[in-house]
Amino acid sequence: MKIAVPKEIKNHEYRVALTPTGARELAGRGHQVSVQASAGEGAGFTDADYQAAGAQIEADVDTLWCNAELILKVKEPQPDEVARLTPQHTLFTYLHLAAEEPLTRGLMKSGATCIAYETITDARGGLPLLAPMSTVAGRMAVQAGAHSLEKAQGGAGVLLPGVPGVAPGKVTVIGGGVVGENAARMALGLGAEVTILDKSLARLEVLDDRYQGRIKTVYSTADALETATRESDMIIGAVLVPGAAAPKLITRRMLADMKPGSVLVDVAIDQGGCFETSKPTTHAEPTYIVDGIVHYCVANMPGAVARTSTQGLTNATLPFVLALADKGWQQALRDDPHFLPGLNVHAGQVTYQAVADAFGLESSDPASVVGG
Ligand SMILES: NC(=O)C1=CN([C@@H]2O[C@H](COP(=O)(O)OP(=O)(O)OC[C@H]3O[C@@H](n4cnc5c(N)ncnc54)[C@H](O)[C@@H]3O)[C@@H](O)[C@H]2O)C=CC1
Ligand SMILES: CC(=O)C(=O)O
Ligand SMILES: [Mg+2]
Repeated sequence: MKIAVPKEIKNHEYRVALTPTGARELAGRGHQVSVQASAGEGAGFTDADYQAAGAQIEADVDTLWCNAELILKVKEPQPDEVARLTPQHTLFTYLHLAAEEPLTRGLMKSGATCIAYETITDARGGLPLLAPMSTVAGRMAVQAGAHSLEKAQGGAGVLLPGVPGVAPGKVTVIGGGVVGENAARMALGLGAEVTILDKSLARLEVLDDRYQGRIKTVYSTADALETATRESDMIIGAVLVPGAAAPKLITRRMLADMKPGSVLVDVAIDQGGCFETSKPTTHAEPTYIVDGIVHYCVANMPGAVARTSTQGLTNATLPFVLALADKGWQQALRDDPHFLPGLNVHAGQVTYQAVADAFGLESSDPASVVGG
């Protein structure tokens, strides 16, 4: 199969979808791998590394896309990339479509087959291609929030661990999944007072057992959210309803109850965000202030630690990439019921129910699309 790896073009996105190690696996199975010149540079991989692994380097982006059957990316396609997609292409990347109607319609119009990392499942009910980047983003969320609490960033001037004689800061994490647990662990490690809210009692049980009271667990209700807004120095939004737009859990009205200079870190921004006042930001300008509250809403947080993130992401994606390359997308999805929900768009049709619901579109059943 002809496989292309473009250089990512989203603001400050330095990850790459395939490492030289992955290129070697693909080339060794007889696939033709083309990597855009300097695509791996931000993650520490040179063109020569890819060539040594059996890939060819393509300097011309038009040629790269025109010759490809399978396109491997990290971030959702940007408008210039959507314009390059045709029915010949299978695109494998993060998509987060429920947060972005123009992108959804653009992919439908392209006729391409679009498979999302974030809706692939596993036998334990997890999201194995989201989890490594959720781990990174959860761990970064506390770093980003702690920096935002500094006065120079518009924050309240609170040091999360406090000092002897001064109480630590309070961090509330909404959503105790992969992002939430990793954020809570970092906040705990820094010495903050940490609370996790979740709608899933089963998940709260796991967290309670794991942290033995060092992290408080609270069932998420309107009351609990109001208490969190009144008391917290930092709130981290980490909820997910897979494939769907995030619920808005903190409204603009509730910001008035927060302490001035408190910080909201909306990690769920890639699914539209879980705070009413959230809008996507970039690493170039990560924060903004609404009603005295600092908002950090970067939609590609792991891009900032591209070396670690690229390795973590590609460890998880490579087996799926190999299946797509070896079998073609239809057979690969037919053979694996956990890969099948990755299919979001094919030949103009949305094939993921929550995305179709977000925009009032008809959805096609992915199982009938792949046949069998
Ligand atoms: N901004 C960024 O750079 C990145 C963002 N993310 C995003 O972070 C979000 C969280 O991802 P994961 O932790 O992997 O998901 P997850 O599925 O592991 O955890 C989500 C948790 O939210 C809980 N939840 C759902 N609705 C809730 C509600 N109304 N109230 C309280 N809890 C609720 C669920 O019970 C679950 O425990 C996703 O939107 C993901 O795409 C992930 C990586 C990078
Ligand atoms: C999950 C995601 O959107 C990211 O890693 O950028
Ligand atoms: Mg994202």
